[in-house]
Amino acid sequence: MLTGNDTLRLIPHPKAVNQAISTKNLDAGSLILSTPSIAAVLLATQKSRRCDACFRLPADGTSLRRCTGCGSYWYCDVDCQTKQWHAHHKRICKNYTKFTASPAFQSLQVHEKTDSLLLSHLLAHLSLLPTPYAPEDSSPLSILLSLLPSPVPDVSIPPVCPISPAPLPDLVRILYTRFGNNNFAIHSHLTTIGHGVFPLASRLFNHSCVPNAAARYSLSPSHGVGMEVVAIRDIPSGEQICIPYLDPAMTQSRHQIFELTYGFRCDCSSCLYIRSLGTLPELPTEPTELDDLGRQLREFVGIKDALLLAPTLPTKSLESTPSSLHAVFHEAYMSSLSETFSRCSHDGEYDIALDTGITLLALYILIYPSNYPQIGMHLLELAKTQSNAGIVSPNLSTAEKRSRVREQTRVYLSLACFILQIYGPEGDDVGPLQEIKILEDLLIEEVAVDT
Ligand SMILES: C[S@@+](CC[C@H](N)C(=O)[O-])C[C@H]1O[C@@H](n2cnc3c(N)ncnc32)[C@H](O)[C@@H]1O
Repeated sequence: MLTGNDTLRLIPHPKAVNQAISTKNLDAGSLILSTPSIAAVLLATQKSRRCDACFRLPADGTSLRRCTGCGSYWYCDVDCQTKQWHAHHKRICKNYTKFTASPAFQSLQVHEKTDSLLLSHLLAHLSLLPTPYAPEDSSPLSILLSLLPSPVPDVSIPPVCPISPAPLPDLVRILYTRFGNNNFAIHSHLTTIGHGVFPLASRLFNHSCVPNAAARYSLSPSHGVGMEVVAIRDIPSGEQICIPYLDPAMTQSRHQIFELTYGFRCDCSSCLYIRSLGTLPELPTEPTELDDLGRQLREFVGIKDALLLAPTLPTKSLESTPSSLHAVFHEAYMSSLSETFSRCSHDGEYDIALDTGITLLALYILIYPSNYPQIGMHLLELAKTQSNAGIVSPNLSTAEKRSRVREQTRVYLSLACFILQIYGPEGDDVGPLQEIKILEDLLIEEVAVDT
């Protein structure tokens, strides 16, 4: 069976060839699919910081071992190195340094270099099959060849590392034309660290800007880089399972990217609604008017005070947004809130940070589907900011005031924990769920000191 599990069924889709349908009721947090990458590459910024095979950071007190052949690949240990050697590196090692120093490679843009190396890994892997470049029927590699190609008719193919036996140029083209609209950004704690090819996930999951599932990544010394697709809300039997190809917060730019890079028009409820608004009203430029917009947004979403948020976050349908708030759908509005929140949290301007952070939370609740992992990460940041604000505030002279700050922090933490537990652990070992535990323990210690 194509999916390898009994949770999904593949049926025709009117526009996207196939769609994956759930075969049973799935609870939020259910694992829908676990699938290994057939090729993956670290971003240049992560090179030599992480293992090239499993993408993990070195354990505390250890360092990565470097390939003595090319000097450009790093591994946790002999196991990771041996696996990578047999997966593709033995076909690349000898030529890698010369290739990456060549003018053809050096003249590429950063993202093209990533594609060039990922394509080289994939071709090297194919060259090592029992019959080179001839994958077995229904293997992940053959699924890859049958995926929908890029909508761009004459994609320019990046140069690839010389491999012997050499692939036919046609095969290189067929593979590369599957990259743009099928490959995935691999992340750890929601931060991109590499790119990978996961043909089964590409075959199964279409896109929605209000997805019912999301991809997370597992980095394992024994299994390398894997993708896990999890339900982010309860999914009834028979519903299509969709993941986001782009951040749903890209309210304006996503339409063009879908058209140009993926070759489709997204008709999810969010896109239909945002398109129906036409040209958005201008964002105010005066700080007082912007503050007013934020206040109105918080009121509309139902967030006035952190303490009133518990035990669950409010939900608000995008379609019920009054026209006086349509300007909040400018991407620039979310970027500016995020930037102010991060800067003021970092610089210790906690009043502004918390005020902006709550407005940003209201915007996230409006734009993202319930339990979207980015909402959980933001709640954790709000908890840290609230806790830091409590530590330095000169007004917290009384136990009562300190207790209120702790209570607010606790509310953010419990909401963050609820959402991030649904998404589950991702990437590197010590992540947001561990941070939540540490902060909760600190709050318990503070209570003990105060009483
Ligand atoms: C990763 S593939 C999805 C796999 C596809 N269902 C299949 O059976 O091969 C991505 C391509 O599927 C199509 N697609 C995905 N989501 C879509 C959607 N919501 N509406 C229309 N087409 C979609 C687009 O052509 C896109 O380039």
